[in-house]
Amino acid sequence: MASSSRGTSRILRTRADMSAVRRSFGSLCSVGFVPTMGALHQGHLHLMERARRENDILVVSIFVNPKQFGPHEDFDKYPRDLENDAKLVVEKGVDFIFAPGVADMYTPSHRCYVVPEGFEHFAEGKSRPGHFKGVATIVTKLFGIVQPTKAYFGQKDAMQCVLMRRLVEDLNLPPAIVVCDTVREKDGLAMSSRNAYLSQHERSAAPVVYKSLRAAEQAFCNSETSISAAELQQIVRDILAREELIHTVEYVSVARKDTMEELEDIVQPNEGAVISLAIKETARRRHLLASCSRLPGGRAGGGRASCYGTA
Ligand SMILES: Nc1ncnc2c1ncn2[C@@H]1O[C@H](COP(=O)(O)OP(=O)(O)OP(=O)(O)O)[C@@H](O)[C@H]1O
Ligand SMILES: CC(C)(CO)[C@@H](O)C(=O)[O-]
Ligand code: BAL
Repeated sequence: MASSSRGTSRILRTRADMSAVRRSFGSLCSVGFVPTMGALHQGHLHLMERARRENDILVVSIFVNPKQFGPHEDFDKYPRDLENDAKLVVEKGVDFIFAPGVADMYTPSHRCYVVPEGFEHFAEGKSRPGHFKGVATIVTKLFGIVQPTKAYFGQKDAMQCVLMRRLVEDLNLPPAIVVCDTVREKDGLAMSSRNAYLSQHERSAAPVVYKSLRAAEQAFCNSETSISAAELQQIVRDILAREELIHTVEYVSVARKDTMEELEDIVQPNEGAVISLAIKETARRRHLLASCSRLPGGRAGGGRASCYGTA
């Protein structure tokens, strides 16, 4: 148990312990929930601050979910530091840290998965086969155990936010989904646990991703006439092409904000879009260069763009 002036954050290591504690809250108090994979940073803490303000009890989960990593991705080397995480969350008034083991969450008899239809055809889904099935499954399990009133997610993972909204609507799950802004470094790089992988050279090049997306966003906001998805993609590709660290752009996607379906033609000024990209060479490199940005709907009315990304 870690402690602070506000109180303590109790660490619960099993589903059974979390369920027992949840039962003890009863049904009258509100429970805020922030699911994470740990290696916490200011982005996570921002979600916790909001959740703390809006709920009686605050639960944070820390679980590196093997089912959302592809066979060649970085599950084994994903940063893990529960001791430090526990110190950080105490400052944010977290009541419980739920940090179960893999064998507890996925027993040998585990057979049921949640498969979000169609997500494998979208850019990020194609790029990470099985990823969204893994995310939908673990979040459904976590919701079952923690039974939150509200669950908090970062806009940085735009596709994940769309998935969360579908999940609770289609499966009639109780929590309200709250999407929070992306917290960034001064140079625009979105805070992310995997930033720890970056070499100095990679770190200094990383802001080019945000820069390329901002350029597309500006072009969208400033254009007098309609602008096509292809034109926006080209703006991003042209800026990325100037950075020698980037060899292979895996995708630049312009997608509908509500469904993440790819837009093939004109981006409607009153609807906006999400523009995202990934560079894939290694898991590490892919991370360095995966990002997305939201093009605001109603740009004729001068709405300000909000951008978010993982790099
Ligand atoms: N910079 C950020 N700003 C706001 N929310 C964030 C930020 N980074 C992560 N989150 C949110 O925190 C939650 C947990 O994310 P996760 O633990 O995977 O961290 P991460 O930094 O996204 O890690 P990764 O390096 O794996 O992308 C998710 O809802 C995610 O969108
Ligand atoms: C939501 C989540 C905790 C599920 O493992 C993960 O995808 C993440 O950290 O964004
Ligand atoms: N927040 C992203 C989780 C993942 O990359 O698996």
